[in-house]
Parts: sequence; structure tokens; C-alpha cells
Amino acid sequence: MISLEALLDQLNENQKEAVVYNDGPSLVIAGAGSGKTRVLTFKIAYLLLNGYHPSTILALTFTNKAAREMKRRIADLVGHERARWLWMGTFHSIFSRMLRAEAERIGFTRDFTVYDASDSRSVLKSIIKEMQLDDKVYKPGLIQSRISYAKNNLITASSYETYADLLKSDAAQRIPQFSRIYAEYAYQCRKANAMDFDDMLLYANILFRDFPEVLDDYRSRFQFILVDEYQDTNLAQHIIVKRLAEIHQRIAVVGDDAQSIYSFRGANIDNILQFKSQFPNSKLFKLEQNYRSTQNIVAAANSLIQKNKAQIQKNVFSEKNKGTRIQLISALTDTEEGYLVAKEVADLYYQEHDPYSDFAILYRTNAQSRNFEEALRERNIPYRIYGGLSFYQRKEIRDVLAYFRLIVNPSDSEALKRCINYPARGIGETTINKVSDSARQNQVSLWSVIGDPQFFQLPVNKPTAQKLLNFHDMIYSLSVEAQKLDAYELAVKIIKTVGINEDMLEDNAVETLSRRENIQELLTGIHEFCEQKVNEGETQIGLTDFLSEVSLLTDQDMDTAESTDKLTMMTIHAAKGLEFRNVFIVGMEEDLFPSGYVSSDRELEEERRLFYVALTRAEERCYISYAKSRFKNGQLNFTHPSRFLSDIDQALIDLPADFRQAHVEQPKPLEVYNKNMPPQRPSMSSGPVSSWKRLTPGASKEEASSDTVYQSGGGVTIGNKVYHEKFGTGVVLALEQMDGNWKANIDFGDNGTRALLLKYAKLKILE
Ligand SMILES: Nc1ncnc2c1ncn2[C@@H]1O[C@H](COP(=O)(O)OP(=O)(O)OP(=O)(O)O)[C@@H](O)[C@H]1O
Ligand SMILES: [Mg+2]
Repeated sequence: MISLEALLDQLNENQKEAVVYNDGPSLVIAGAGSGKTRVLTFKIAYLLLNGYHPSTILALTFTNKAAREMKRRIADLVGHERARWLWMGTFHSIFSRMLRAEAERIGFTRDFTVYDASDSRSVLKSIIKEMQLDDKVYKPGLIQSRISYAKNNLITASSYETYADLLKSDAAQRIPQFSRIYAEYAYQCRKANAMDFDDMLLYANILFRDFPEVLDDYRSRFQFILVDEYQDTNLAQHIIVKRLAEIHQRIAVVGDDAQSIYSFRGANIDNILQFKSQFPNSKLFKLEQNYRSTQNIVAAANSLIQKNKAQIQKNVFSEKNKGTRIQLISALTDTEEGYLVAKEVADLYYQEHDPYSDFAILYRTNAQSRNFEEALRERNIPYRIYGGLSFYQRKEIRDVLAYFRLIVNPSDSEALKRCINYPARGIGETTINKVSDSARQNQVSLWSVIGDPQFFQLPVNKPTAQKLLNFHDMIYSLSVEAQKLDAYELAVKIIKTVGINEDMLEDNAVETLSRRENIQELLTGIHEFCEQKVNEGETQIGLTDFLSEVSLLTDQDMDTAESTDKLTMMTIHAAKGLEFRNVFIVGMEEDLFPSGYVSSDRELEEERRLFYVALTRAEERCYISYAKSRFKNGQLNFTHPSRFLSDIDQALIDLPADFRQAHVEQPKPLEVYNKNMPPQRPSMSSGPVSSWKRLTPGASKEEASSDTVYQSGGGVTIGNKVYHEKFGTGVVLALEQMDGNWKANIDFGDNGTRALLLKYAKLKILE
């Protein structure tokens, strides 16, 4: 075990101060690579060496992988025994653990299922269908993100109507049934004993609000709370942390406003900016030395982020070597981009002898990975992809997991629908619909109906009723076994019993073989999971434990074989917090990065922050690539290099000759290869980025309400006539999101034009 002195010797003066200050709340705001995560890690080790019991420390990270990493570091510093009992994980995994322990209090059982995004969407689809609504207007994806937004802002289905006064005008125009759908969705989830991802945070808040004794219990258990990547927390997360730390005030958070990249998921940068007002006695620490990257990379990242107006000024420097300049790779086509990047990787691998695990290819969207995969495969370069269609989302794996879910929680209607006729049992779509209808009419789960079709007067013939009963009994007897067997034994038994094995053995097609291998891999994974838990001192590892772990994986957690030498491919969002010697940022083109969906300066600044995150992942070398033409939806489009390239200090980047030319010229509108194709959305490069539509008070509503305004405005629409207690009647000219809150510019006639935050303005919408 390390001495306190030796521990602190591994930190610079500023880091040391932040680590040893533990008398009250503290906040570290600092740029990328300056050791924020290291401060948290060392602070925990410091607390442990000072006698805190590990089980009294709660540390919240952004991914499970980051938690594992931090735990490993702490174990290296202070010994495995001390690190073992730390409460460390993502918000979702930590609070789902609490919710399982307290589930009965809020009307669930401890075996509740966690619905993933596709389960939720499927529930919403059937609600929209059942309510006979037009799914072109009531798009399940849109409804889903609105529900998520509401939950992350702690607006429940039942309180939605009350809060909706402000949100109502656009909803009333376009999706007036939204609150009914939300309520039905909440009801369906509850009936299925299921929570979705956002529910983890919502219900944790409800639990703490409604059961003060539970809150007190956790408050006294956690003597210290630490949060990494605080700039990307949302309101629901912020309130949980605030509640837990309210009494003892021993809380340490770290973050970087320049790396806030999750506002589309409800993250609110105000949480970090207003930490001081939430915790008035808090102490602010700044770190300035970057230990990750070469001087050139740090300077390039600094020059880029300077272009953002909204930011806290920071002085970040590196004392590492100067390093090489950023290399730009210009390709004619997206296929060539893949080829050139793979070639560069191979060259570096042979020249510099860097292992493949030192390389990362980072992109804006998952869909970009394909060209690189092909090019890497051609050169036999091993790689792993995070995110996208992960292992656990493959059909055969989802099928097996659905059985697991149903057996531990028979009310899980999504799981039931998935397994009732797989492998085929002669229970058709019509029968399943009848079961669903009956469940709805009788307000019971599907499971109850198939357990007694006669009682529920299910309109099916005798043989069909018998098939339902057989299925019910098979699942029931497995759920009895579940009490006795551990996760692995049970999983093996299930796969044998329900007929998946035979289904796969019958057919020797190549795809079936690989599906069989995947299932085998799943079983191996469960086996390892059980062993690991046993090693950690747990007994009785049931399938629920395994399921709750896999259902809370994030984009960074998909691959378990971490030690092998593979190149990493992931989105920039998933790369947050990570570092690699060699980083390739690819697809650096207008309409791709920044994304073509950007419609305000604020959104553009978030894209720039995303680029800043990408650049600052690199330790030694950073490459940026773009293609001059790219296939999109089966069409070849000509592209323009991203405007962000010219944000980087030109002395630090090797631009090819044709780039300067392209940027001196006025950017052209998007050219289209096939002249017969319909006109394309205008390129973002044809002029300055439009800020929010500004309209005169007389503008028509149709003109005023663009999709973007509607989606993110969360309420008042441009062109609305509104009433304010003090300023009287006015017309909304513009809407803008400011630090997560909506700001409206309103023309109040004689009382002038005012910028008001909707949150406080208490506007009444007149028309
Ligand atoms: N005092 C130090 N001595 C040696 N190495 C350090 C020191 N401080 C930080 N580092 C190293 O610098 C790298 C970046 O640190 P860390 O990941 O903690 O930065 P961060 O501020 O959390 O970055 P990000 O904003 O990207 O999350 C790590 O490899 C870390 O081990
Ligand atoms: Mg970090």
C-alpha cells in the first residue's frame, strides 16, 4: 500500500490542492487532458488512506468502462481489498441497483426489466396504433425523445398536463395527444414491471422525494460523493446528487464546459456553471497543464475552441514534446478515404511499432464505419467497433435475452411477444393481438391472459388455447428453477428447454453457424460474469444480476475482450474521457461534421465542442480526413471540407494545396452527381449558419413553426401571441436555447423587446 506522501507525489501542485481539499464541496473546471479524472481517482485513494470506508464513497462516471478503469487504478494504489466495496459506476447502474433494493416501495418488484430503446419504441408503436393515430404525425421516435426529455427534466406523465401549459401550444397544434400517449406508455411499462433508461433517474428522484427514510439512509451511507464529466449531467442527475449531498456537503465534481456534448440528451451545462450557487461554500480549482497531448495538439485544440463565444476562458499548456503537425488526408471518394486511413495506420504500425490498440478512428455517426472496416479488413488490421449494432442487439441474442427476461419477470410483455412464437409454436400474429386486446381490456398483463385463456374468454379455439397454456407452463416451470440455479446454469437450461438449440441444429447455413457461435459467446460471457462476481465475494448470482448489467451497457462498454491488440473505432461521443497515441478524425466535411441538422449558432458551438473532444483524444499524432465525394442514400454527392478545419491555427495543420483554394472560393451549394435527382437540402456552407428564425410580429404561424423550433422549443412557438404579467401582450420573435434553458425574444410593443427565460416568464399563450 502506498503512503500518503508517495500518492501526492504523483500530482502537480494544483492537482494536489484539489485532492486534499475535502472540507466542503469542490469543483474542478479544466480543459481536456489536465488530469480531472486523475484528481477524482487520487482523491478516492486519498480518502481511503485517510480511513474512509470504501462503502461510504459514491463515485459516478459516464460509462461503466470508466468506472472499471478508475477502480483498477485505485486498487493499484491502495490495494484490491480497499477498492472492492466502492460504490462506483454510471448514474444508471448505481441507481438501478438502489431501485432494485427499494422496488416494492414504488410499485415494482426487484426483478423489474429495463426496457431498451427498441423495447420502448415497440410499446409506443402499439399505443399509437391502438389510439388510431397517424404515425407520420405521431412518429414513435419523436414521441420517444419527447418522453425522454420530459423524464430527464423530472416531468412525469401525471404532472405533464400541469407543466404542459407552457409546452402546450406546439403540442396542441401538432401532437395534441402527446400527454395521453405518455400516460399510457407509463402505464404499460408499469404493468410490465419494466422501467426504461430514463426511468432509472426519474424513479430514483421519486423514491428520494417520497420516502425520506430511504433518502436519509443513503445520505448517511454516502459520506463522500464524486462525479466525473459533470458538464454532461442532466437535471434529473443533478437533483439526485444535490439531494444526497445536501446535508454533509462532501461532494467533488469535475468537468469541462468545452466538452459538453450531450445537450441533445438533456444534459445541461448550467449544472456545472451554477454549482457555486447550488453549493455556496464550494471551492473552485483550476488545472492548466495538459499531460496527454503534444504541444501542437494542445495548441490546435485551443485555437479551435477559441472560436466558440460561449466558454470559460482557460489557459491550457503542454510540456510534452512539440510533436508533429496535424495531418490532413484528402480523399476523392469515401472509399478512398477508408483506403488512405488504413494505409496510414499500416505504415505507422510498421514504422513506429505502435500496437494497434494505440490507434483510434473517430467519426461523427456510427454509419460511417463501413468504409474503414472494409479497408482495415483488406489489410488484416484487427479492429473493434463500439456502439452501432452491438453484440447484445443482434437478433439471436435479443431472442435469448427475451427468454431470460420473461423468466425472471413474466409481466414483461415485450419479452413475451418476442418469445411466444420463437421458435415457431403455431401461435400467430392474430392470436397475439387477441391476447394483447384482452390484457388491455382486463387491465392485466399478457402473462395473466395466456395463463388462463378460458377465464379471460379469449376468442381462440381449443388447440390454440392449449398452445398458450403450454408456453405459459414451460416458462412458469423455468421460473421456479430460477430460484435454485445460478445465472449460468439457468441460461444453459433455458436454451435447451425452450427449443432454441434444436432450431439452430436443424440448419447448417453459415448464418446459423455464426448465430450459434454468438449464443455460445453469450453463455461464455454469463459464465465469466458469475465467476467474476464470486471472486468479488458475492454469492447467489442470479439471471437478474446479469440482465441488469447488460441492459445498462453504454456505447463504450460493448466489447469485453479489452486486452487484445485491436484498433478502436467509435463515435466521438463515445470517445469522451479516453486517450490514444494516434487518432484519426474522419469524415471532416460540411453536412457531416458539423452535422447537416445544425440549425442554430448554439448547436454549431456544440458541434465545435465535439470536434474539440475529438482532437484532444490524441496523445502523439492526429490525422483528419475528408472525402470530396461521398455516397449517401445510394447517391454520390460532392462535398466541402468542414469549416472547422479553418478554425485551427493554420500553422499547426498541413493543409493540402487544393484545400486553401476551396476555402478561398465562395462555398458552392451542394452539387449533385445525378442531374435528374430532386434538389438537395441546401448545404450549410452556402452562407453563415442561420441563427433562429427571426420573424416580424406579423409573420404567419406556418411560416414561424419550423420542425426544429417545434422539436426543441418545448413550448412557445415563434409567432405566438403571449401575455406577461409585467410587460403585457407581446409576440414571440425568436427562441433560443441558452445553457439548457429556453430563451424567447418577445416584442412587447411600447414596452420594448425583451429576452425572457421561459422557465421563469410564466407566459400565457393567447394564440
Ligand atoms: N500529474 C500528472 N503526472 C503524470 N501524468 C498525469 C498527471 N496528470 C494527468 N496525467 C495523465 O494525463 C492524462 C490525462 O489525464 P485525465 O484523463 O485525468 O485528464 P482529464 O482532465 O480527465 O481529461 P478529459 O477532459 O479528456 O476527461 C492521463 O494519462 C493521466 O494519467
Ligand atoms: Mg476525464
